[in-house]
Amino acid sequence: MNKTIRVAAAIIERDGQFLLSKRLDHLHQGGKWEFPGGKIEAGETVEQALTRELQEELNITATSQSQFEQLTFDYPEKTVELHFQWVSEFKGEAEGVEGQEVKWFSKTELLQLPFPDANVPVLEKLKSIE
Ligand SMILES: Nc1nc2c([nH]c(=O)n2[C@H]2C[C@H](O)[C@@H](COP(=O)(O)OP(=O)(O)OP(=O)(O)O)O2)c(=O)[nH]1
Ligand SMILES: [Mg+2]
Repeated sequence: MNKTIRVAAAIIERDGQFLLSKRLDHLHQGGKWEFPGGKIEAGETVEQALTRELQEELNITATSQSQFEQLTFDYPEKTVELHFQWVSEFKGEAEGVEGQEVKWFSKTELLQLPFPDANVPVLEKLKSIE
């Protein structure tokens, strides 16, 4: 049976712009843009995991987050349970701590980018709001 990993990912929005990271080439789904985040560790809540990941990957402190969408997707090599959180406030200046590209995009730009296959429903939901 496929291994399931639980992941917390952030939809970081400020003034209609969205902050994305590019997954490093050697990673699963490498070279694609992502909503920043990562694996939820044992004993962590989604919120705690996301706060930790944003600190580790972008050096920012999320100060406000709420549930946006949850989904499960089967990749050939693993199953991911994705928890997308809407982050409307954070402290600090975002930088790619792990050497990844980090960039702000308008929603129109974002919707043209390559994302991991699992992201289709969350992108559809994003498209339908506002
Ligand atoms: N962060 C993030 N991961 C996503 C998205 N869509 C998607 O399918 N994923 C998948 C790719 C990976 O298989 C998994 C995230 O795991 P990861 O390996 O990047 O986790 P991590 O940041 O904790 O990194 P590490 O423990 O391997 O160092 O979720 C997304 O929008 N954002
Ligand atoms: Mg990550």
